[in-house]
Amino acid sequence: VKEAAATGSGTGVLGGTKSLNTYSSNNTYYLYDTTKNMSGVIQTYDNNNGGQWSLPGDYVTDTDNKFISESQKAAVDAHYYAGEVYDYFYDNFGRVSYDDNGADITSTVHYGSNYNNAAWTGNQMIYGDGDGSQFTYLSGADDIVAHELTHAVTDSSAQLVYENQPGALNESFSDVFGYFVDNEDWLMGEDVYTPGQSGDALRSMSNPTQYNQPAHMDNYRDLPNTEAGDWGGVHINSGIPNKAAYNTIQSIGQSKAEEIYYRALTNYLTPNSNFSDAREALIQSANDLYDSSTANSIASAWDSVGVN
Ligand SMILES: CCCCC[C@H](S)C(=O)N[C@@H](Cc1ccccc1)C(=O)N[C@@H](C)C(=O)O
Ligand SMILES: [Ca+2]
Ligand SMILES: [Ca+2]
Ligand SMILES: [Zn+2]
Repeated sequence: VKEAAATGSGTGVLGGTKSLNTYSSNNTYYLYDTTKNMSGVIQTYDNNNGGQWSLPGDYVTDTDNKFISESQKAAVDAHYYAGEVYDYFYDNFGRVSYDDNGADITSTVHYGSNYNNAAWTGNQMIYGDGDGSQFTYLSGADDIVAHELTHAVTDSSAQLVYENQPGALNESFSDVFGYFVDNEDWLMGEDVYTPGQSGDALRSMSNPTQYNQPAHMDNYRDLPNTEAGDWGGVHINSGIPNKAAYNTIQSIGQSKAEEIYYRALTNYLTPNSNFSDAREALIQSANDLYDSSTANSIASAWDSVGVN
């Protein structure tokens, strides 16, 4: 059997061409990346909008190593951006995959039907196609891929419970690393959100209220801890820690902020940490890594959103 790592190319959701780490076996190419220095691989599957919503679905294959068909676009970006996020955590923090132990990174695209969401299932990433109006293929946004893979990092470290303040922190840390990886804007999901409307996004970290999120504790939304209540508003109240992160990055810069956020997430936060605990953990991390003036900048970033 002839098998080997290969380099292919593909067309992404927004039409750009990307180089892909693929694998060839018996004259078939797979979205299967063995190039990362870890025991695991990065592998991307297609659920073909299967009614059974079974996971992981089918391998994404091609006969000429050029993944350029419409049905392959979502997989091209899921695969490419997963590699980008792996590299981000390895290059910046030396983290070997999301568990720091070389776990496989598995993604499935075309999940469900008209599914306006993406998620980390606890074992893998899943991406809906969107309904074409609220979203197009969600893997087409690097900040969404980073958001989902950061949930895996969180689940392997702080294990923040996905409800109320710990859940809003869980969501916020995923948005913050989505910002660090995307690095172009303070918006979340803009690349695939409302394809028929330019300039908008699902969330804004610099101006949460623009998309109906609170930006201060005075406006914390006490929602029920139910699915209908977004588990206590984890996607709504995340506006408060997101705004604190924006304030922090504006005052101390991205490179110090990302080291501090990574240390807080992987060293100090615990399942039931609340906003005030996060403020404390970030201040402690700043003192560990830098100096008191950096720590003071973080303290005031949180004070200004009403968390002390
Ligand atoms: C199983 C359902 C709940 C999973 C929620 C996932 S982790 C999530 O938060 N998904 C992101 C996707 C995203 C990320 C960044 C930018 C745009 C969209 C999310 O925010 N989902 C929103 C739509 C939500 O679930 O309310
Ligand atoms: Ca963005
Ligand atoms: Ca839009
Ligand atoms: Zn999330």
